[in-house]
Amino acid sequence: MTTTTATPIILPADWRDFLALTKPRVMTLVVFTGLCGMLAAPVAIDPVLGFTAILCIALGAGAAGALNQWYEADLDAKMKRTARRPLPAGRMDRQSALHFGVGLASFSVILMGLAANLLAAGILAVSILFYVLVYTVWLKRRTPQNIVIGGAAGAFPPLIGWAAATGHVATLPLLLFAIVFLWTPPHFWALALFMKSDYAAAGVPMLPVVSGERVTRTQIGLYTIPMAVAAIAPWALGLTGAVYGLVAAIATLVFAALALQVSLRTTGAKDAMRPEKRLFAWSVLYLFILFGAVVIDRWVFA
Ligand code: HEM
Ligand SMILES: CC(C)=CCC/C(C)=C/CC/C(C)=C/COP(=O)(O)OP(=O)(O)O
Repeated sequence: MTTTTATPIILPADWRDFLALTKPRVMTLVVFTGLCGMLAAPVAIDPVLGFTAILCIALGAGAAGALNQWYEADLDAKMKRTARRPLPAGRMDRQSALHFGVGLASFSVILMGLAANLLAAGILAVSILFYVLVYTVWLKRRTPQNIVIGGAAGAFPPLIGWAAATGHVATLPLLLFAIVFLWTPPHFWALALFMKSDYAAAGVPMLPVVSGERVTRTQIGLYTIPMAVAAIAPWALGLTGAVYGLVAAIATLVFAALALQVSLRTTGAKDAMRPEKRLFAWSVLYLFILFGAVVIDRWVFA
């Protein structure tokens, strides 16, 4: 008797699949925070250089997304939200994703070094490596603290933007880093509460899966406190004007109210987790508003 081994058929990938590898929707906010970090710097940056630096952040972040999907195609195949991505859906082979990711990452870092400076290129390289090696390879499958530590990768872009414009780092971009860093746990855990079953099915140790809903809700509330302090700090320290202060205060109050509502609830199973979905949606809008306000404050009201 002969046995046949089924060979998976890989359909030819087209440009849309390569675009999907870069996680374009998430990366819009990554690029926006990088752009705002650059525009917040107290220097006049050459438009061509500025555009190139932002392009490098976009390409670097896209490369990180591709390498993340190259490494965790097995996990993505187990979750409803990610099963249709090019690798788990069989539209691309892993080798192509790896080559695309490594090529794009190298290109973005080298171009950043040539167009802007070594500091910006160095931080870009660190954020790509942090997301791929520290978050994806090391922490994601091991500990529910994965996104707290690994999430730092997504907080680097404002620093990169500022460094590209000025050649150094300063207190304001460090505070912008802190805002995104402290924002990441409430952002992600709000979503993890209503995606819990997906993560449980894939065996990813996200906080609601490992420690339960109660602990996750409390942690969302707790992280919102230092995040709010960091959001107000640029104004309180005189690094931005009153326009930023006012916008940040209002937007942060809304964030805190939604986070408090999520923290105080016992379970959301019956009502399709509406407050959790609201907090997640606001978390995305919140960073756009906050970072937009830094720039408007500097360029329109300074
Ligand atoms: C380790 C940290 C993070 C984790 C685990 C995480 C996870 C997620 C997940 C699972 C989604 C929903 C589905 C998706 O579009 O893939 C999402 C959405 C989103 N995330 Fe995050 N995120 C993190 C950090 C960040 C950072 C740093 C940013 C940008 C500064 C960001 C921006 C967004 C945006 C804009 C969306 C909405 C995308 C859409 O409209 O579909 N995330 N995040
Ligand atoms: C400049 C630069 C390199 C920036 C990196 C940007 C970055 C690290 C963003 C983090 C956001 C993100 C896509 C998290 C999803 O992680 P996941 O892998 O758990 O999500 P998934 O389940 O959708 O794959």
